[in-house]
Formats: sequence, C-alpha cells, structure tokens
Amino acid sequence: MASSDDKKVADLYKNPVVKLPHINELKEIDAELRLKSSDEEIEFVHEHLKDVIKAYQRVNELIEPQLPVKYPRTPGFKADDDAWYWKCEVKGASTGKLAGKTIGIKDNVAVAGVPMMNGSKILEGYTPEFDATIITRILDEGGIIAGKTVCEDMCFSGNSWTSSSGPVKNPFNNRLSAGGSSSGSAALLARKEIDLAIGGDQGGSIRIPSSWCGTVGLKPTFGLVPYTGIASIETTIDHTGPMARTVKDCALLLEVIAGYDEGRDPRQIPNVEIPSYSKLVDDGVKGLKIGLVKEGFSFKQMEEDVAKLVRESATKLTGAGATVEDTSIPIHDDGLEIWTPAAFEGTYKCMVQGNGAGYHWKGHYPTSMQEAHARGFATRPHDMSFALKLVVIIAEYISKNYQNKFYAKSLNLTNVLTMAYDEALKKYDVLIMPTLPMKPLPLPTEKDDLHEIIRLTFDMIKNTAPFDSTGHPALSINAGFSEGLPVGMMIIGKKFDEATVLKVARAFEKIRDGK
Ligand SMILES: NC(=O)c1ccccc1
Repeated sequence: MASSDDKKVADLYKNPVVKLPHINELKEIDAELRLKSSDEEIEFVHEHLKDVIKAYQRVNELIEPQLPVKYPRTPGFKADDDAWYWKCEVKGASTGKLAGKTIGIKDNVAVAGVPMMNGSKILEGYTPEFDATIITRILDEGGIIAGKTVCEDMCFSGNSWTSSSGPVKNPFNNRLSAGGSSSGSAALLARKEIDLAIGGDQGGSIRIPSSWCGTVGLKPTFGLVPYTGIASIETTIDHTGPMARTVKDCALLLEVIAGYDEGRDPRQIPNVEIPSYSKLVDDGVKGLKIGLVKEGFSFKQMEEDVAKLVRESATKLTGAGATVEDTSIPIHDDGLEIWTPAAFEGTYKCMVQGNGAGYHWKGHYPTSMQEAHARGFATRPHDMSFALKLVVIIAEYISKNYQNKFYAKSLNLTNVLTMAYDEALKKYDVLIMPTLPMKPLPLPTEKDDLHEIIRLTFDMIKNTAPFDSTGHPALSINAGFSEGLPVGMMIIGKKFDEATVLKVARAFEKIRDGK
C-alpha cells in the first residue's frame, strides 16, 4: 500500500507547484552564476531539489491568512473621465465618523472586487480579492467608497500625464497638470465630486497634486497609517494618507485610518497613541514657534511669486499668536540627492523586481497583487511609462556596476538628514516652506522633447522628497493664488505630531478664508 509520503511524491510529478527541471537547466544556472560546481555536486542538487519542492508543495497546500472583506459589494463600472479610473459604491457600517461621506481611493490601493491598474497597463485586468487595511477602517466608520481615482503609471511621476488612461487635467486650467501621482484624488476633491480621498506619497505624490489643485493633503509620519494591501514602490519611502478640501476633514480621515495593523506592515511601530485629530484642529497656535526653512525658499526652480506668497502666508500666523522666524537647515539642499539612490534602486528592486512588494520584511504580503505585477512585468514591460523605463534602465546599470553601496549610503545619510530636521524641530513646533517651487506645470504636449517631458515629470520634488526619506509628517495647504493658479504651503512637524501640523494648517485656513 502506498504511504501518504509516496502520494506526495506522486503529486510532485503529476501536478508540481514547482517543476523539477532537467539537470541541464541547473548546469546553466551554475555557469551563469560562475559557481563551477562539479557534475557530482549538480547531480546532488538536482536530487535535493525534490525535497525542497516538497516544502513548496506543502506551502502551496496550506491556506494563507487573508485580509478581511467585511462588507458586500458589486464591482461598479469603468468611468469615462480623466480623473476616475473606476466608479463604484461600496458602503460600510451604517454609522460612524465618516457616515455618508464619499471617498475616492487612489488606484494603488486594493479594494476587493473592484478592478485596479495603478495607472499602468502592467496591472490592467487585475482585481484584488482583499481590502487594504485602510479600506476596512474607512468602511467600519461608515465611509462610502465612491471609486478608484486615476494615478500616474505605477505612481512614478509628479505630473499627471503618464497614466495609461490618459492625462488628468488641472481643475483650474485644462492645459496644466493636476500634479501627481495621486492626480485623480486631488482633482476630484477640487471638482467637489468627492468629500475625501486617499493618496500615496513616495516623493511627493500626495502633496504635489494637493498643491496644484488647491486642496489639503497630508503625508503622515512614516508608519502612522498602515500600508497593508497597497502597491509598494520602495518599503523605506512608502506612505499613504488623507486628502480633503478642509483641514478638519483631512484630520477626520487621518483619525480613521491611522494606527497599528498588528504587525502586517513592517513600516509601523506598535503602541503609537492616536489622538482625536479632528477635535484638536481648532485649538489654535498661540505660543507655537514656526521656522521658515531658508533653503526651501530659494533654489533653481523656485518662482518668486510662490516664495513670496508662502512667506507672507506663514507670517500671517503671527496674528494668531505664533512666532514666525527664518531658520537654516543647510542639509535640506542635499535632501533630494540623498533620496535619489533609495528611490531609483529601491523602486527597481522592490516594485519592479519585487513585484510591488519586495523581500526581506515580516508582515502581510499581497500575494495576488504580486502575481499580477509579475505577469505584467514579464509580458508587457514595454508598456511602462517612459518615466519608469528611465528609472529601470538607470537602476539596472547602477546596481550591476556598483551593487547596492549607494543605496546603503543613501539610507545612512537619510539618518543624518533626519537628525537635522529633528534638531530644528526641537527649536520649532513646525517648519514651513513652499510645497513646490512652482505653480502648476503644463501637461506635456507633442511639441515637447524628452528633456522637457522629464523636466515636467520630476522637476517639482526638491522640497517634498526629503520628507519621504526621513518620514516626518508634511501637509500641503493652499496658501492662495498667483496668476489665478493655486500655490501650496508645506507644514512639516515632529514625527507622530500630526496634531500640531493640523492645528497650524487649520489656523492658517481660518486666516486665509477670513472665518
Ligand atoms: N510616488 C511619488 O511620490 C513620486 C513623486 C514624484 C516622482 C516619483 C515618485
């Protein structure tokens, strides 16, 4: 009689989860890797592989934990709109902090049963079977998921033209960019089609469109809001966060989505206290000290009217009892450069080669989303945006020739950058600078050469990207308009002190709106 062990060996040959290769295939790998193993050694490896496959076979049989899908839904429909990818109506609890509010979800976040393409043909056709943790939290508080908002191709651009569904237009001028990569989220808020939105930020992608659409967007402290169930660019710079028209709504959404996800997200630390941000926003700024970071107001791309408007706006906070003064953080000048190797090599290794999740962390991996990435990258790599191809070619070249030493150095220097902001934040409650050096840039047109296209795609992130590396909370609020176009002011706080950032933003909002 066959033992159950024999049966497993039989399965191994009939329907293997990992196929047993011909021995020549192992010899090729040995040669490629220049291991010079002997024939006897290769034969042994070939034999031993059968045992390893048994482990894989067993792992394949075992049922992995799933992120919960708590509320029933229908899939909705594909939208015919520049800023919506998909429309749906997923309702959660009948009461709660978000009862009756509609929320647009950036299309890099999984909503079970609703198609997701992350702005890219790479993922087109994928429908997640799980809800990202923040989706469950929104639904538990009565929020209504109104759809998936268009984002840039794999979220890798600060303009709003790389999405394979087409450009997202600036709500104030349709030849201009809405900003990216959370383009649809900000544009739909400005168009008043949704009450709240979710964005993602690795180089500025929440704050850029918030600045150019005149809305509020907060990149929370690294790890405050769980990234579980969201497509990853690079684990050390991934953030997701709230976007809204008002500071209070932004605070409310933060309050709902923030907090520890029981070890599913390696970006988080346990035991962080989550205050009721929405109740604190009106506390005022009396006695608070605000530092205007000189280096953030003057560099090559800076438009004079932008610097002037943000400086004047911040200074108005003295009327609410804050003190405002100039300060200098010299290393801010190097912030974008320090971000660059982590972002380039990280994106390549984690998102592209790691299929939207990467390796080397404990927590909950989005298995089906990874398979979708893997299929897309394998079958249609040519369908990536040129912006992302540029990153892939450069990162492959650098990692091939210089291995990961610059990635490592970039992360070590990030610690120095972090300490410099921390030091300034001992003296000041918040720091302020323009979110972006310029008013909305144009959407690229056919007349633009590649140099211009890449400038329009990446040239806005000098002030935003450093805080993706360091993880400090940073919020963009509309400071006002210049030449009819919105200008964003960025308020940066101590880690996990979103409450103070939101209070300063709210105090400014009252001054700006005269109420
Ligand atoms: N995902 C991002 O925040 C991003 C922004 C700008 C450029 C690249 C990436």
